[in-house]
Amino acid sequence: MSDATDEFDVIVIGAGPTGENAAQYAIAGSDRTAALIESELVGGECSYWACMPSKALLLPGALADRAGAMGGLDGTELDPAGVLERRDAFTRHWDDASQVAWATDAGIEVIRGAGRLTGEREVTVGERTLRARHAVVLATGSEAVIPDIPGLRAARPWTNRDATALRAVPGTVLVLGGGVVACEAATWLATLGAGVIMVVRGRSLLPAAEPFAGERVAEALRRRGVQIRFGTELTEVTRDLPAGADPAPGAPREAPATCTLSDGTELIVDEIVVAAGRRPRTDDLGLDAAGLPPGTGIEVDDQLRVRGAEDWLYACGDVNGRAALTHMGKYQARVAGDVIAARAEGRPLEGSRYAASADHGQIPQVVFTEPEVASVGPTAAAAREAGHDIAEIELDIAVAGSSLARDDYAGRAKLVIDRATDTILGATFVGPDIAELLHAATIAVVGKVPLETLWHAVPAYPTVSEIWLRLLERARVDRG
Ligand SMILES: Cc1cc2nc3c(=O)[nH]c(=O)nc-3n(C[C@H](O)[C@H](O)[C@H](O)COP(=O)(O)OP(=O)(O)OC[C@H]3O[C@@H](n4cnc5c(N)ncnc54)[C@H](O)[C@@H]3O)c2cc1C
Ligand SMILES: NC(=O)c1ccc[n+]([C@@H]2O[C@H](COP(=O)([O-])OP(=O)(O)OC[C@H]3O[C@@H](n4cnc5c(N)ncnc54)[C@H](O)[C@@H]3O)[C@@H](O)[C@H]2O)c1
Repeated sequence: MSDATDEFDVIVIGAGPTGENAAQYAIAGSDRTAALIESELVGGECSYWACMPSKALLLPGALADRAGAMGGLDGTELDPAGVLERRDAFTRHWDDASQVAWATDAGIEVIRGAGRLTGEREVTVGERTLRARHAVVLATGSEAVIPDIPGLRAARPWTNRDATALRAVPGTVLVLGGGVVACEAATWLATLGAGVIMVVRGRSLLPAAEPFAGERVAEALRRRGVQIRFGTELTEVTRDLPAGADPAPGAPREAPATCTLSDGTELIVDEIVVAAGRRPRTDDLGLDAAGLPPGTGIEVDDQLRVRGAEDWLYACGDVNGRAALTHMGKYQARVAGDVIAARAEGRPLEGSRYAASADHGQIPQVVFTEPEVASVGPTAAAAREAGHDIAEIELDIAVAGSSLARDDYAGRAKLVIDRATDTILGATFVGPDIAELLHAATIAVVGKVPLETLWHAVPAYPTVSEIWLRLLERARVDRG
């Protein structure tokens, strides 16, 4: 029988942004106890090898670019060493002390080690067996997929961990993939001075976005000197590396790699960045103890309860495969935390806060390329495929606010409108510094605000948001 310290009301495995929020919400305002188990750094992939370092690497380049396109400014040079130092500050030099302190202050006990389910409501960490009175939450995130290409794994390619933790700017880099990680990494690597070649098996970048988004990002990358090889696969890699332990994240590899492409081209590069998607981290999680198959995705309901173990097991964030974004993982964690709290207190699960609905077609995302791509809800193609009768409004962004923002401003906006309800299903904005425009669209989409009502949401002059007025005017004209 375990002693008192081994029993908690809630046990969370994985202390990324999702796990932190699940623990916090499950015990907030109560005397419940929570254990937060972490095998690496409290703060997770997002804080140390994903969102934070990547944005710290990208935004100085975007600002330098903007300054270069603004008459009357002098001094727009980027200092790569300074950018890497600033990135180090944002990752707190890969030290999680402040996040551990946050958890402790919130009444959460941090336990170091790999957590594993060993039975119903039971988790083992090293020698310790922990029992949960109310719930166990899986929040173990995801990891980069290394495609099964001959020689690739042995060539020790960079993943997002290396690309975000880079110690020095490589001379030449092959980026494998055309999705979000690939486009962002190609942007910061090229901006910092690397020669970048993207190998993209499809015909466009950012294939999940509206087509004009990928086209504009590709044009901008090419202007920065990035070569993009569409319709091409990496077929083989050879690299003569000395045997030894895995290098630290971001360390340069000790020999160049020879990469053979499907069109027969051979490229010799200093680094290969693999950005070919992610898989849930479930391998050693003991899913079989909960009656689930190991190494696969975990199916949850809208309360984030794991199907087949609804009484006690929850899964939130990247690990459940619903929406691999930090803000969506945290949203799910808030829902799961509220559900756990209500069930622990015997309260009914009444009200929308107890169901994750935004995952169903209302997901906002910003891709921090140059130009940025900000979107919420489905693309026109996805909306049509889902059976909606839609109208599409698409315009260049050319308003007073945009002309003031930079001398060479170029942007485009699109609304996908549901004809039956006269509301916006999806919106996409592509342009420099466009990220902050997105939340207005998210509110319109989630609130199902009719266009008639939006007419009275007057954008301030002179801001880029005036594009909303242009879009609504066009919608009026189109409807006659
Ligand atoms: C390069 C890159 C840039 C990104 N940029 C953005 C962005 O700008 N905005 C955005 O919204 N999203 C971004 N993402 C996605 C974002 O990083 C993830 O959606 C987010 O980190 C998911 O959070 P999580 O808490 O679910 O998982 P994670 O952040 O992966 O955290 C999971 C934690 O669980 C731990 N763990 C795993 N297994 C165990 C175990 N058995 N026992 C104990 N601990 C365990 C891990 O060590 C880790 O700390 C980016 C991703 C990448 C790769
Ligand atoms: N700013 C942000 O919000 C942000 C930034 C980075 C990552 N993320 C999240 O992280 C997740 C993972 O991003 P990602 O870019 O790794 O995945 P992704 O699914 O967006 O893109 C993967 C790309 O790799 C390609 N690919 C897969 N296998 C391949 C192979 N064998 N050879 C060549 N290409 C191959 C795919 O065709 C696709 O274009 C995304 O879902 C995204 O939401 C978000």
